[in-house]
Amino acid sequence: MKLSQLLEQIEYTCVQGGLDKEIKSVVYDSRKVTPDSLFLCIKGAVSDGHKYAKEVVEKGATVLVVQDEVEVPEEVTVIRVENTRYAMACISAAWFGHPAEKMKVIGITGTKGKTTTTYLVKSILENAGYKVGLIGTIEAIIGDEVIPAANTTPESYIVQEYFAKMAEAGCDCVVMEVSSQGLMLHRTAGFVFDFGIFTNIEPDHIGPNEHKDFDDYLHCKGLLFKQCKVGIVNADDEHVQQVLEGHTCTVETYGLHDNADLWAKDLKLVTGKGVLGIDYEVQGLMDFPVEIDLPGKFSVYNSLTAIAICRHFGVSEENIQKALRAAKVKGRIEMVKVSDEFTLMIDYAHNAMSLESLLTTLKEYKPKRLVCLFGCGGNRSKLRRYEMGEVSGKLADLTIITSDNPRNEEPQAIIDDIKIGIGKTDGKYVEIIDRKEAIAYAIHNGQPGDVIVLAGKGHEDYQEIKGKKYPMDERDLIRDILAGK
Ligand SMILES: CC(=O)N[C@H]1[C@@H](OP(=O)(O)OP(=O)(O)OC[C@H]2O[C@@H](n3ccc(=O)[nH]c3=O)[C@H](O)[C@@H]2O)O[C@H](CO)[C@@H](O)[C@@H]1O[C@H](C)C(=O)N[C@@H](C)C(=O)N[C@H](CCC(=O)O)C(=O)O
Ligand SMILES: Nc1ncnc2c1ncn2[C@@H]1O[C@H](COP(=O)(O)OP(=O)(O)OP(=O)(O)O)[C@@H](O)[C@H]1O
Ligand SMILES: N[C@H](CCC[C@H](N)C(=O)O)C(=O)O
Ligand SMILES: [Mg+2]
Repeated sequence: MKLSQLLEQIEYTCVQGGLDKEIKSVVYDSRKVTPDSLFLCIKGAVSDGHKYAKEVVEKGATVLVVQDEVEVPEEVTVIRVENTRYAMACISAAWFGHPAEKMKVIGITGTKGKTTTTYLVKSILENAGYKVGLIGTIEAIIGDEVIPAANTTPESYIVQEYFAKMAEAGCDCVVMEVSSQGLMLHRTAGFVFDFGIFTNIEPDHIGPNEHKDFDDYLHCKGLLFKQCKVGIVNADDEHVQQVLEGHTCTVETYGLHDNADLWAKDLKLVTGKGVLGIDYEVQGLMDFPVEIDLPGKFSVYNSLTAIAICRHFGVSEENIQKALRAAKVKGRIEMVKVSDEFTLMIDYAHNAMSLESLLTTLKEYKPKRLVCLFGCGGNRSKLRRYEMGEVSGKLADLTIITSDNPRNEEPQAIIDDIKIGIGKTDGKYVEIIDRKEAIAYAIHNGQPGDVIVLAGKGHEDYQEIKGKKYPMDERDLIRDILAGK
C-alpha cells in the first residue's frame, strides 16, 4: 500500500525522506520487521520503540513513525506525529481498509460486567440471526476461529486485524470490551463505535502502568462517549455524569428506576433445582418479562444492558427472552449442576471487591450455608490474599482455602497469607492445598440448600506452577469427581 494512503487520517510532519513509498507491512515490534516495513516507534511501560530505530532500518524498514527524534540514514522516511499510539490506530485502520465501517461496532466499558455483557449480547444477536464477532478478556471469536486473549482490549493493530477478519468472515456486527487502559493507550482509536456502553465504575486499575488516580480512570472511560454514535449508560451509577462530560453522542439510559429510558422493576430472586436466577419486568422503551438463570442484581444490570443494545438491532421480545433464558458465560457465575439439592458455581472473582459483591449477592438467596472455595495467584499482590481471606471469613459460612495459580511461590505460603486475613474474622475454614481435592471436599460435603462458589479461576483452563501451565479446567475436575475418578 502507498505510504500517503496510510497517512490520510493523521496529522504529521515529514522530517526526512519522501512519501512516495510502497509499504509491505506495518510493524510495531522490531523483532517482526521485514524489508519495506513501516515501523511505529511506541513508548511502552517497559521498552521504547525509538531505541530500535537503527536495528529496524538494518532489517529493511523504509519508513519510521516517531514522536521523538531518531537518527537514521537520509533515504529512510521519518514521519513525526504527536502520539505514535494514536497514529498506529489510524494507520492500522487504513492498512486493513477501515473494516469497522463494514460492521456495526459495539464497545462496552466499565469496571465490572463487560465480559458478561458481551457474551449476553452475542447470544441474543446470534439467536436473532446475526453473525457476531467478539473481542474481550477471555478470547476473540472470529467466525469459527477462537483466539485466546492476552489483553482485554488488544493493541490497535490487532483490533483492526480482527475487525478485517470478522468482516471477511461475514460478521454483521462486533461486540467488544473496551478497557480504560485500552482507551488511554488509543487501542480503539481510528474508527467510530456505533454504540458505546457504560456499565459502572469503582476505583480499580490505579497504580504504576495503569491510571494515576480515579479522575484519570473516569476521564479515560469517558473517552468512549466522544467516539461513538449512540451512548447507552447506567443511570444508577453515581459517576455517570462525569463519565458523560463532553460527550458527542446521543445518550440513552438504563437502570432500576423509572428515570431511565429502559428500566427493570419487580425483581424476584428465584431458586430452582441446583440453579439460582432472577426474574424482572422490562419497562420504558420496551415492556416484557425476563427470566434468567444468572443470580443477583448485577445480572439484572448486565442483561438489561444487553437488552438496551439489542433493541437497536430490532430483535423481538420473544428472541431476547429465549436467548437470555439459555445464556451462560464461561467462568462468570457459571452454574454447574452437581446436585438437585445444592448449587455450585464457577466464578472469576479474584480480588476482594468482586468477591465481596458476589458473596453479598448470593447471601440474598438465603442459602443454608454459603461455601466459598478459593486460593490466590502467586507473584501477585499479597494484599489480595489478606483482603480476600477477610471478605470470605466475614461473608461465607465456610471457606475452603486452596491453590489458584501458585506461579513461582510456595502454595502453602500463599495459603498462610490468606489465613492471616481470615484470622481477623471468626469465619470457619478448612485448608486443602490441592484444588481438585478441595473441590471434591466441597461437593462431597454439600448439604441441601448450600450455595458453593469456586472463585478465582473462572474461564482459565490451566494451573500455572513454576513457569509452566498445566491443563486444569474446573469443569473437567467436577466431571471426574462426580465420576469417582
Ligand atoms: C502495561 C501495558 O499495558 N503493557 C502492554 C503493552 O506493553 P507496552 O506497550 O508497554 O510495551 P513495551 O514492552 O514497553 O514495549 C514498547 C514498544 O517497544 C516494542 N519493542 C519491545 C521490545 C523489542 O525488542 N522490540 C520492540 O520493538 C514493543 O513492541 C512496543 O511497541 O503492550 C503489550 C502488547 O500489545 C500488551 O500485551 C501489554 O499488556 C500487558 C500484558 C498488561 O498487563 N496490560 C494491562 C495493564 C492492560 O492493558 N489491561 C487492560 C485491562 C484488563 C481488564 O481489566 O480486563 C487490558 O485491556 O488488557
Ligand atoms: N454489573 C456488575 N456489577 C458488579 N459486579 C459484577 C457485574 N457483573 C459481574 N460482576 C462480578 O464481577 C466479576 C467479573 O465480571 P465480568 O468479567 O463480566 O466483568 P469485566 O468488566 O469484564 O471485568 P474484568 O475487567 O476483570 O475483565 C464476575 O465474576 C462477577 O462476580
Ligand atoms: N486466577 C488468577 C486470576 C488472575 C487475574 C489476572 N488479571 C492476574 O492478576 O494475573 C490468578 O490470580 O492467578
Ligand atoms: Mg473482562
